[in-house]
Amino acid sequence: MTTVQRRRGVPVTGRTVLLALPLLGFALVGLLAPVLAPADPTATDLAASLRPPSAEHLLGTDQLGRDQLSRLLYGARSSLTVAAAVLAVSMTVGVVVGTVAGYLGGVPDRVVARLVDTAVSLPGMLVALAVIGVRGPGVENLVIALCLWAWAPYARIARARVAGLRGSPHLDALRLLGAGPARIVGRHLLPPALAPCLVYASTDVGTIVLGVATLSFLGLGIPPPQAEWGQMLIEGRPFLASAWWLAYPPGIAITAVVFASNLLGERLAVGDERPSILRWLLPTRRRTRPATPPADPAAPPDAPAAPTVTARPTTAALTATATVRPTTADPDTGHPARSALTGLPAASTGISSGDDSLLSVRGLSVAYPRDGGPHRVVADVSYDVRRGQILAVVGETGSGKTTAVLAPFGLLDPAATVTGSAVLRAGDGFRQLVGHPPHQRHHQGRRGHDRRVGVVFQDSLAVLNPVRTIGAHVDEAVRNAGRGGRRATTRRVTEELLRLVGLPDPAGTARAFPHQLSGGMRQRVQIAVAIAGEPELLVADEPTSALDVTVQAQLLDLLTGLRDELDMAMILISHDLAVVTRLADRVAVMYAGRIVESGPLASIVGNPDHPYTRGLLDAVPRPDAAPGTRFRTMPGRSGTGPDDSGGCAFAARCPSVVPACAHHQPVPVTLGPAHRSACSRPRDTTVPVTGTAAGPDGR
Ligand SMILES: Nc1ncnc2c1ncn2[C@@H]1O[C@H](COP(=O)(O)OP(=O)(O)OP(=O)(O)O)[C@@H](O)[C@H]1O
Repeated sequence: MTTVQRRRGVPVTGRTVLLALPLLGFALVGLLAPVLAPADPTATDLAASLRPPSAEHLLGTDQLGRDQLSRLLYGARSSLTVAAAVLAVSMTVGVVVGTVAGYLGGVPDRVVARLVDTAVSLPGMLVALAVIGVRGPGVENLVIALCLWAWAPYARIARARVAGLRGSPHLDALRLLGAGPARIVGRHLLPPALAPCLVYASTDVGTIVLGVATLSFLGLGIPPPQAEWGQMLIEGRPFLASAWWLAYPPGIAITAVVFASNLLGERLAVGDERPSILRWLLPTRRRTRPATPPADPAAPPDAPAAPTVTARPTTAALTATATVRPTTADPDTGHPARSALTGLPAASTGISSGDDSLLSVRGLSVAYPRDGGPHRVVADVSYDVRRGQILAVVGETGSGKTTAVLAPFGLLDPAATVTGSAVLRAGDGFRQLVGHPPHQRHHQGRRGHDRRVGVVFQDSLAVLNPVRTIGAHVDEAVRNAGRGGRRATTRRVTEELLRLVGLPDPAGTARAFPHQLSGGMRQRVQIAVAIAGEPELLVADEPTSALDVTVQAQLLDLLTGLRDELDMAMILISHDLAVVTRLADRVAVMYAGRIVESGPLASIVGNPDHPYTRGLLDAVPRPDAAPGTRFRTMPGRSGTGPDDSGGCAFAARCPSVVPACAHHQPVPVTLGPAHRSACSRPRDTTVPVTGTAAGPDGR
């Protein structure tokens, strides 16, 4: 497995630098005009009127005897000043408005979208003419007039970028880590929103310079006698035939800047060099890379660079650097935990104060709007997770595993309607997680469960911010967990966490960027981030699905080890029963949005009741099977939703189907200690083997 991959995107090539040179030259000339100009651009000398280019006046003089070269250089300064002011104001306003609207969604987003549409649809030059017509010419009014339409594209770009990120696992993970909206917007959404805006700005420079020249050409821009290219053009127009040096140089300068700006913008957009630009512009980004890329602890043993997993330090080592988290006080309020809770008495939660349930979910349903009405994708799901226990939620793709597990934590699309109850033990009391309005649900990560829950998602590349180092991610989690201090102290805890999850060379890994690590290493980083707050519950959503079996096994061992060392409970979402049997204590099997069977691992694997569970188990390839043995597959397609059938959703695929299955939703029955199954068939019948035997190629 590779440990270091190539950086994505096109590197800053010589061609890009070449394309940037004219614009840099324009900026430099504008800045240095007072030094470079041979004469005062406004000083008139009628005796030297309309002199052609000569050694004394390299670009000749105009009808008032003013040095044309000086006026050209000062013209660049005027255009640069206005362009810089317009870009600064419009980009700041546009990016902030677009980012906030994209993050908030709902009404603010719709209002901003309409404003942007209106601003973009108005002809910019007419707006500028109207503003200057009312307020009069002048640099200040010119800037205002241009900003009035220039902000809108930035807002549109930023809004689209942020709207795409709004529901991303990366933000979900941040919310769970306790990052507030201001931090999420400022630190995690503005930079990615700014990147495409910077690319757009490189094209916008040309548009603004052209706009300034056009307005000055019309006598509405920078007032004379200040030098400006558009004004030089209009002044030189009557002399086009007799004094070519008056109109051509400013005309060529305007064309060159517009052309260069368009070319550079095209290049940046196509080459996608946005991350590089951001790395140069944002001082918080560390560009240092580890001298030697960290080796992959999860690579197969025969890989040349594969080190063995480092010995795990004990939790004592971790907690030695950590601030002790109060278990009886609410971190937000400082009040005793119970007083900060919703006041639920223990009896009403389904958790008796004597038992060790950490999370108790009852009658949970989730619906999304579809065809004008709510469409349930999870129905009436109930499960418990006890301290130190690993609950595996299994089922085919689309069965509702992720939805049923993430719903209590407010990690679903805001369009989801969640009903039922999910009670999390918080200190000595309990906290109801369901029932918050959608806008609060998004901030539940901070207030709802106080960092007692960590989450590991399947797609580590989507979770980790590509322009931040691994160390920055873990540092932030450490600080959010209240375990940070001075920079060096925070980094020490970060490195300890990286070591705890089996990453060798923690200091080097902390300096690496996500794309420099292998998939297995990135999952370890996610686990480090998730356990930074010493959560009591870790939710792992298909944490090993994208990894090869060797790496998968190592990560599963890591999770089991962490559960033992940190005494965490865990919910493991997986479609792979082979994975589940490695580490689960209890299993809940989901089909079409419902739990069809649940119980201790030994009962589910040794004595499955539901034909669907039986089918899943039969489909697991056995390592001890003789070569050429055909394994079984389940016929038919996975169920679509809990309400799409009047009776049992599995009936159409079930080998034990009875007439009642078509009309009655099966009621769960208890079969043994904590073993329940929802199947309508008479229990005196044995479940026939589900499905058909298939060869390794599936036939
Ligand atoms: N934002 C959404 N809008 C509408 N429907 C959704 C949304 N998210 C999920 N669903 C639907 O909810 C159902 C359950 O999805 P979920 O992701 O929970 O299944 P899963 O068992 O975890 O599948 P997988 O293993 O593929 O992740 C699916 O039918 C899915 O299409």
